[in-house]
Amino acid sequence: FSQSLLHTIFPPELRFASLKLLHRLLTYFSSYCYYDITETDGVNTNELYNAVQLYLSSSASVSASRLTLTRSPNSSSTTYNLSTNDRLLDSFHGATVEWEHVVTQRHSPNFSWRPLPEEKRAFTLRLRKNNKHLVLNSYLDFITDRAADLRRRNQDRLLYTNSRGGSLDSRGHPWESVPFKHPSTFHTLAMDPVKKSEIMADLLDFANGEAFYQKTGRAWKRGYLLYGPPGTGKSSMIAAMANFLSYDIYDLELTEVNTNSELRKLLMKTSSKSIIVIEDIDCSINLTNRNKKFGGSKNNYDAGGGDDGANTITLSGLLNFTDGLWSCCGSERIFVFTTNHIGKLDPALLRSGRMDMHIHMSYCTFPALRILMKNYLDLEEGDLEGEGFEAVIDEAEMTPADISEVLIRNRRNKSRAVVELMEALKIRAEKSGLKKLRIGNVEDEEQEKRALESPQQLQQNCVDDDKMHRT
Ligand SMILES: Nc1ncnc2c1ncn2[C@@H]1O[C@H](COP(=O)(O)OP(=O)(O)OP(=O)(O)O)[C@@H](O)[C@H]1O
Repeated sequence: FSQSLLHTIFPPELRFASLKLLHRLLTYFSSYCYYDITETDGVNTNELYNAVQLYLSSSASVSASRLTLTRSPNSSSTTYNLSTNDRLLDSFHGATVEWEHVVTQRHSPNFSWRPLPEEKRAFTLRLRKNNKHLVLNSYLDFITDRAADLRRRNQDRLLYTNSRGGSLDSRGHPWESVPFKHPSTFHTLAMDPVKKSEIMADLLDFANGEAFYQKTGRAWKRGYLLYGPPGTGKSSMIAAMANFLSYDIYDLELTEVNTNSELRKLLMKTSSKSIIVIEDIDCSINLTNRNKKFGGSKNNYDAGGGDDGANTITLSGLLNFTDGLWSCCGSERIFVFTTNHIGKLDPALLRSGRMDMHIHMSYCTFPALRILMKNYLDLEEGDLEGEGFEAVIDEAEMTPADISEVLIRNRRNKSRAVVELMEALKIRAEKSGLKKLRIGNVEDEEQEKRALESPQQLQQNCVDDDKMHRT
């Protein structure tokens, strides 16, 4: 009787309406607001859902007590996911927010042309109402950026090279790519630790410097010139840079590029967060044997190949590529040029502002040798004391590549490696000592010859020298 009375007084419609009202009142007076981010918007996948999932799965932000761990095939990293209906707290700009992973079974029949998943998934974000405007938009932007960054880091990076003769691939792309898996890092790179830290700091400043470049009105790019003898680690340095910043590499083969406009097109097809490399720039095109064109505009140089007309890349084209208007299409790009002979490069390429940092990759020094010994033989700093390496290493002028060869050969026998390396260093030191002595002797002989010449002859020589100098 009371039930039917209740039904009469409070019909289901009225009950539903009052419940709704109650819920609204509670929400109105509650100090929190809630946002649901569903996996799909009915048809399409919701990118924000994926971004939140990736963001919450990054180990740094995880503080939940229960997580689902997954690892995909061929992957070396574990992914942490929030378990079903579990929550975790995160903070942003001093405000604390709570995430809940809500999974419910789908009961409605699946009439869609595309089969829908069995479960409905969503993330619910709970935050204080007074933080709503402070946090919401910038927090979601932050999550999207962070997820993009994580996605890039988890993905294989790519090594691109320009196709032969400027041909395009099936997608109309002028670059061909392969996964980039070079193991060189700043940790394994043998060079002066102070110089190494300077380069790493410079790279980090660049990568985190968007606001700075924006503020100063500069294009967000940076140029490095690596120079030094073969085998001193220029390519290893480029790989270490790419691994450090998680950037892709575009290895530009200049000899395959025919015109400046082709060069520009290649540049336009590079992505941001990448390193564009031109190795052995002095061998790629003849930049020194140039003729001035167009009546002396200092940028208009025919850079090599001008005589036979086969290669029409000019120095100005190359400079435009690195610091002209075209270089600014896209952002966050690093240009690296390498050369074994810095003296052969045109001063225009070396002028300040063109290449922001000149990095000398030198013959192996004692601090660099310590790193190689640690990497190859697990020998610590103290193990090398008293062996006499410090006294010969600079004189020997041996490259890290040569030293690595000796160490690899003897890596199973540490003491033999040390003895053999010492012998090799001594032989090289002796040779380079003799070479220097010979050069010194030739110079002395010339001086002696000059001293024996008559005053008239000397005067004539000076005139000749002067003429030659003027020419
Ligand atoms: N500074 C270094 N630190 C660690 N390993 C090095 C270094 N330099 C050379 N090596 C070793 O020698 C090999 C050759 O070095 P790399 O190709 O980087 O030299 P490079 O200066 O680029 O030579 P090239 O001018 O001939 O291209 C590398 O695979 C690496 O194992």
